[in-house]
Amino acid sequence: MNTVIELLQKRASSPKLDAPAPTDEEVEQILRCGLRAPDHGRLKPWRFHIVQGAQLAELGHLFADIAKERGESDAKVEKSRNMPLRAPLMIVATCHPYENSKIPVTEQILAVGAAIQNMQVAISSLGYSSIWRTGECAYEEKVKRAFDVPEQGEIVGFLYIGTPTITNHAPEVELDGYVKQWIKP
Ligand SMILES: Cc1cc2nc3c(=O)[nH]c(=O)nc-3n(C[C@H](O)[C@H](O)[C@H](O)COP(=O)(O)O)c2cc1C
Repeated sequence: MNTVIELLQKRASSPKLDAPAPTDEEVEQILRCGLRAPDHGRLKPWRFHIVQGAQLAELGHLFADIAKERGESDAKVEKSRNMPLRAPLMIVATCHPYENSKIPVTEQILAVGAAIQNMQVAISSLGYSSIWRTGECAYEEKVKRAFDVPEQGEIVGFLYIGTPTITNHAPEVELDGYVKQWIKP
């Protein structure tokens, strides 16, 4: 098995991430891997926002304000506030779709998803880990606006990045039930 195949089959998400985060040089390499994702029409519908340091807490305040406005319990408000603090670095990947293109918006969102996956693999290859999250906040207008997402755009993922506090092992990959030879009906 070559190292790329092994890495892809062993990659696992890590919900709990701590410092150290990738260095600025490593973040640049990670982003370059994201930008080589397949992209129909080479439209580059993606935008990546790096959130770190004090800005993680600022994002937490925004999440908490939204939870408050929704009338959530104090516990849920505090949980929302702490969400961005689950990792020392976040890359927020958004889709700015070209609506007058013949490439469907769904395909443009898929391209951003492929970019996230490329970054996750790059992150693992550098010895760090990550988790791709969305959650209610990803669909909130206020959060979308905070990341300059246009009306028809989407937050495709909050990619939390850092060093895993516990090693997560990938489950055994099972092909049975998911793969078969197609035969024309
Ligand atoms: C579009 C998308 C959104 C996701 N949102 C969340 C989320 O909000 N919270 C979460 O715990 N996992 C979320 N996940 C799943 C995790 O990223 C991860 O894949 C899952 O925990 C399984 O772990 P694994 O990648 O190690 O198999 C999301 C995955 C995708 C593709």
